[in-house]
Amino acid sequence: MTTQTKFKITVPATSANIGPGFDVLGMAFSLYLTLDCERLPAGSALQMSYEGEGAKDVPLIAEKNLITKTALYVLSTYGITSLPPLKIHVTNPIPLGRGLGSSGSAVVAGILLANAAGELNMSKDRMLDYCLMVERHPDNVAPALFGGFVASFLRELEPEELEPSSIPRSEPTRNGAAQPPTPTVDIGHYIQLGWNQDIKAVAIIPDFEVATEDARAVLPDMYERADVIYNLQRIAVLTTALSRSPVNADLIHKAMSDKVHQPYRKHLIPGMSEMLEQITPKTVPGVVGICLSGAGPTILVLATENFDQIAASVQEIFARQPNGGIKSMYKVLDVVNDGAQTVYH
Ligand SMILES: Nc1ncnc2c1ncn2[C@@H]1O[C@H](COP(=O)(O)OP(=O)(O)OP(=O)(O)O)[C@@H](O)[C@H]1O
Ligand SMILES: N[C@@H](CCO)C(=O)O
Repeated sequence: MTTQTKFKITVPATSANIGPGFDVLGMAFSLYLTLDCERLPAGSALQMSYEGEGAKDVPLIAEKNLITKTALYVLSTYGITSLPPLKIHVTNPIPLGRGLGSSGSAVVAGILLANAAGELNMSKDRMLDYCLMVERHPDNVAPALFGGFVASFLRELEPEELEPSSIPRSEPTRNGAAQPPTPTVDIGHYIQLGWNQDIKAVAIIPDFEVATEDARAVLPDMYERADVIYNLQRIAVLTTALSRSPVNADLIHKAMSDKVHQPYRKHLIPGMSEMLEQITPKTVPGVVGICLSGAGPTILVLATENFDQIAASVQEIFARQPNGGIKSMYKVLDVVNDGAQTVYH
């Protein structure tokens, strides 16, 4: 087989949860993290450059950057202790720490990078196992890998399988450390759900970050039975309602209500409660449903028309929050059926 000199990796942004589907549902958007890669002669040093969101803060050292350290982790499980000589240019339009799956897309990109650079010939199902060693919730990485509107779960893991969760955060090739654990197979399971393409996503992205880790720390360890049933009932209805034509906005809006994560996160996102109460199919034409995107702080409105006015109504609530208000921007996105790809040229 001839090794291709250049390849491009493309990974969509995602939104997770979609209301009641905490750690279960996610969708891929028409907004892409890309890696333009070129093999360099043997003995060359890695050359990495980066433009777009996070350009000022994201480290470009292979062992520190989430994309390359994920790639290093995967390669190390195949006995390869460094990245082959490469020039990598990252273009990232996905805002970091805002609930649009930036870390999930970076992890998926790292796994595709290892696969291409190391010629590992991994299947996407196997890649999902690796993703889940790095990011334990599947709801961003599954749609980023496979595309579309996706439901996913992990099989229950043994304590020794849970242990390696810190691997990509550490530096697996440093100090001649022991061979890091290879994920066991079939950790992740998923299914692509139907999606009515008349429904677009309006992502209103405020000008502050909420780290997923912090937004998970505010959640309770135990839930009331009534709250669990509330979410189970809605998620079952929602997954089918989003595939049906014509769009039943009233049903979808009600089915996007949640009692498992949003109520506990509302203090992290000023104005969110008001948005969820006031922006409905009845008050703003075109609205189909509204929720927190991932762990926030982005607000996701599903809509069929009137996207600018819908965004303006969310932005107006952000703008009148105390202490000078919160600036925000918005993007109108399609739900895309293609997931992460590597194109060789
Ligand atoms: N393209 C990237 N390159 C390197 N590191 C990245 C990249 N994108 C994200 N990260 C890392 O992931 C962190 C953000 O992850 P976090 O899980 O907090 O938020 P998110 O993934 O954007 O949101 P959510 O998981 O709620 O959708 C960043 O601070 C950065 O460390
Ligand atoms: N399901 C995860 C998604 C974060 O990206 C959460 O809400 O914490």
